[in-house]
This record gives sequence, structure tokens and C-alpha cells, in this order.
Amino acid sequence: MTKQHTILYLDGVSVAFDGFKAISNLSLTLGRNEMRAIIGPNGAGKTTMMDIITGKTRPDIGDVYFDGVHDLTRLDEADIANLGVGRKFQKPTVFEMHTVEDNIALSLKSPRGVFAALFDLRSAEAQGRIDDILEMVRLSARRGEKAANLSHGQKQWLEIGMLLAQDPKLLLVDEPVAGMTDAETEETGRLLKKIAQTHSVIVVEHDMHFVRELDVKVTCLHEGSVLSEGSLDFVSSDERVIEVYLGR
Ligand SMILES: Nc1ncnc2c1ncn2[C@@H]1O[C@H](COP(=O)(O)OP(=O)(O)OP(=O)(O)O)[C@@H](O)[C@H]1O
Repeated sequence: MTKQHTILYLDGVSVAFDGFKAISNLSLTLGRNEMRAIIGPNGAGKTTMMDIITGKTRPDIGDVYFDGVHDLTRLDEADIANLGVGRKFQKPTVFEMHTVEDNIALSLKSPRGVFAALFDLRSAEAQGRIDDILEMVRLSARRGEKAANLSHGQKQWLEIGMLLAQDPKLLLVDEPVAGMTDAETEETGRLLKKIAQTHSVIVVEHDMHFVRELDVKVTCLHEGSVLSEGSLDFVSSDERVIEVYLGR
């Protein structure tokens, strides 16, 4: 895939911490409105890769481009977020004492800020966006409730909704189904697939049943670079992946 056609383009990226190469000559491309699952053993470099994309960690060498034109190695975290890269960490960090609806309102990409978001100075357009997002993450019925009262799975969905409210082009999602029930896991798969119809998504996940449900191209990282890439069937029958990650 040529750079112009990608939402994310990493080429020859390396970063070392105290001489230890956490990312080593990593090359990976993601198409627009593509969802990709990233798998790999502990320490493979998945988190460090996300840190590089979001500007938290600077690579020592290599190219990192967003949307074909933005050199992410020259931008800081705030610039990168503003360009449209949203990240969701594993642990949900919702505003527990605010309602579900206000959590979305507070996250809306809007120049009017927190005051307007909280004190009902919402435009019809903003309210429409909030309603759409609540519908998408299946929390319309809980909109007036404090976020603290949601189940773990619902908090994860709320946080995905808060991410959507920032209107990102690329979502980076770290282990979204850890700790979820089977039913919540299935629902999360449906939600991410819906989101991927209009956004690019990278999902880091260890749950292979969930990865199968996503039904997308898989990249297996190992020692900071790509070990194997392709369909889940292809990657999971790759001897090297079985050796270092899936086991026999
Ligand atoms: N700031 C840092 N300083 C030193 N070493 C680091 C730092 N960040 C990451 N590492 C090391 O780099 C390697 C890659 O770590 P990383 O967290 O990216 O792996 P991961 O694939 O996300 O693992 P996990 O599945 O356990 O989250 C690990 O060996 C880790 O100890």
C-alpha cells in the first residue's frame, strides 16, 4: 500500500530503552476504514507501538505518517490527538460521578468547553451527536444514570463513546474485552465492526475468540517487529506464531 492510501504508515521504526530495542525495524500500514487486530506475547512491543503513534514515545529512527501526509514523529501528543487519533486504554476512565450522557457531552469535540457541555447550553447539533453516540454504544436507556452505576462492560462502551465524541479518524483500542462477560464481548465485537464502517481501528487483543469474531486482518508482533500478518487462520497456523505466542 502506498503511503498516500494509508491512514497509518510505519516504516523501519525502531526505539530502544537503555539499549533494549522495544521496537525493531517495524513496518506496518493500515488502510482508511480498515480495522486491524494486533496480537503478540507480553513484551512484543504492542503498547510501545501505540505510544509511538500517539506521540508519547519518539522513535529513534523510522517513518510514522498519519493520513498519508502528517509526519507524526514531528508532532506532540496534543497535535496528534487533534489530527484525529484517539486512544482508549485498557482500564476505563469515565467520570464516575457524572451521568452517562454528560460523560459523552464532556468529551464532544467542541470549542465551547466544559461549561457549555454541562449547563445545557447544547446546540441541537451537539445533542444530536450525543444521542447518536449513545445509540451506537447501546447506552441510551442508561443516559441519566451516574457512570459509577454501570457494569464494567458498559463503562468500556461508554469510554468508546467518549472516544467517538472526539471525532477521531483512527481509534487505538487496547484490550477492550478484558474482564467482560461472553455476552458483553460479543456486543463489543458488533460495536467495533460498526465503528470500523466509518473509522480506521487498531485493536490490541489477547482474546483469540474475540479476534475471530472481528474477522479482520491480524498482525502478530514479536520482539518489536512483525512476525506474521494475514487472516487469523493464516497467522494462527504460522509455526513461528505458535512457537512464541499461541503454544502447541
Ligand atoms: N519506558 C520503558 N523503559 C524501559 N523499557 C520499556 C519501556 N517501555 C517498554 N519497555 C520494554 O519494551 C518491551 C515492549 O513492551 P510493550 O509494553 O510495548 O509490550 P506489549 O506487547 O505491549 O506487552 P503486553 O502484552 O505485556 O502489554 C518490554 O520488554 C518492556 O519491558
